[in-house]
Amino acid sequence: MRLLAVASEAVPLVKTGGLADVVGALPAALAAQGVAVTTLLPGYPAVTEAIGGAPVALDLPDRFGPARLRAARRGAMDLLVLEAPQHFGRAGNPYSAPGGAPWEDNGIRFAALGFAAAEAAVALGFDAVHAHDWQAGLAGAYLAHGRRRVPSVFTIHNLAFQGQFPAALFPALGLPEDAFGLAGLEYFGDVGFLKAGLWYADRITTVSPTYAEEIRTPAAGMGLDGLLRGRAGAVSGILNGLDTTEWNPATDAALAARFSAADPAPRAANRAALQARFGLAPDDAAPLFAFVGRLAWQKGMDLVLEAVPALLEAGGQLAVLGTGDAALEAACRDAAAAHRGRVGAVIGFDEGAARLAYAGADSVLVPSRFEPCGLAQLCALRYGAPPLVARTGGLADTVIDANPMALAAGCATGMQFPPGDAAMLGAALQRTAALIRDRAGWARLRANAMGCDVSWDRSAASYAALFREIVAADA
Ligand SMILES: Nc1ncnc2c1ncn2[C@@H]1O[C@H](COP(=O)(O)OP(=O)(O)O[C@H]2O[C@H](CO)[C@@H](O)[C@H](O)[C@H]2O)[C@@H](O)[C@H]1O
Repeated sequence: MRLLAVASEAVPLVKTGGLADVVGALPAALAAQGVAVTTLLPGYPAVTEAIGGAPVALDLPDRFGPARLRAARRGAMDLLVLEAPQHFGRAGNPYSAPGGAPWEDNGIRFAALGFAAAEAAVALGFDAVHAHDWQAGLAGAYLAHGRRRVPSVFTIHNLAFQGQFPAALFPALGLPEDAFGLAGLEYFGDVGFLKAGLWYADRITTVSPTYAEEIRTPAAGMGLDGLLRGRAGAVSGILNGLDTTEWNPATDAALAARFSAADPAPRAANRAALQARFGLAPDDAAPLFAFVGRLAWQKGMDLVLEAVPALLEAGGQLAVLGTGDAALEAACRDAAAAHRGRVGAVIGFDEGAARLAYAGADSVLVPSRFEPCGLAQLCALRYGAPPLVARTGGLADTVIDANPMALAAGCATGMQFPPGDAAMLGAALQRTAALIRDRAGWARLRANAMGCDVSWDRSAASYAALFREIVAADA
């Protein structure tokens, strides 16, 4: 089966978050299941430079200005790159200008991506399309109103990012007038890219079973729960995995020392390197916590800052790596200044520092208010830092809390606390610090964490089965 994946980012070419990890890892995982994936990406400068003068696979109709698709191969990934310099040939990140403000023409830019996906799927004879997040949301709309039916799956990585644009955008999209309605792109009077993705796809997936249930409730549905309940039969949750070759503490060149479940001792060198990198005191005994993630309301870093007194009372240290909300960035810097040697903050996006955090911390904090799946906790399990997570979404599905029964049964892999509650996070930090100080008990927890299967194997089989189902239903 030939599948066209379409997304706005993918490792190793362009990454702002977990979407890129998933889109980058799925092709190799699906190849093992007999699904040949080609990934369509926008031609940002980093992408077009990486593929150089690759051959042109398709000249596109001029709907959004001159555009063509170049075909290239990068590692295990077959690529189609949308070369449209007027939309993508700019400095900054995929979604925003260097100052951080979203590009004003994001609606047109990502409409062009969806349009290119539909054109490519038909012209190049793909069996199915896999669209990721709102940026790929119009692929299904262009397919539905196009020349040939191609079945599609839409995957929600984060319901919070909806791609909502003024209704004035609609005429520029070149879709039939009746597509602007409840049965189409219309979303609270605006144009909704995510809404369109959910409306037109044959199947909707999200990245964990628990999040698949949560998004069908008003509390977590972010305005789309009604639509998702209406399409409940088409919605399922497939857990994310990690590329376990890319994320392997036994071979990771970014670490100060490599280690494995069988030989975790070299972790101590990573701990020392992490403390040095984040300006923490070289203390061998302090329970060392790390946070890696976007500094956004979703991720709950504000809760950690509230819980700092509890963490310090337990004798802990905290390393924070993140970028995002300016007020949160400042608050992290302030906490580091106020508690020199105990709290350290690196503000920025730094892959090497992230890997060091997973490899050197005792425990990685993932205190999200909601979390579709989460990759930080999977990295933490793989790198032997039993994660302390909020009991929500994919975090609830991937971490077994070290409660007395789980400890007695020998199956605990981390700690959980109720989402959004700073006092409970404080209590959980103190419980975790006590567990860390029990060296033999913690070594067992670490071994359990490192023994978890965080690979793509099971989930790739689930995706492959879903793609086969929609292609068969269409035959
Ligand atoms: N400052 C920094 N420096 C270096 N690396 C950093 C970093 N900040 C974050 N990262 C890295 O970016 C990735 C973040 O992935 P997540 O899945 O945790 O969150 P994100 O919210 O971006 O993804 C959304 O999509 C993914 C994929 O489906 C879902 O798992 C998730 O729940 C959903 O919110 C991790 O690989 C992490 O190490």
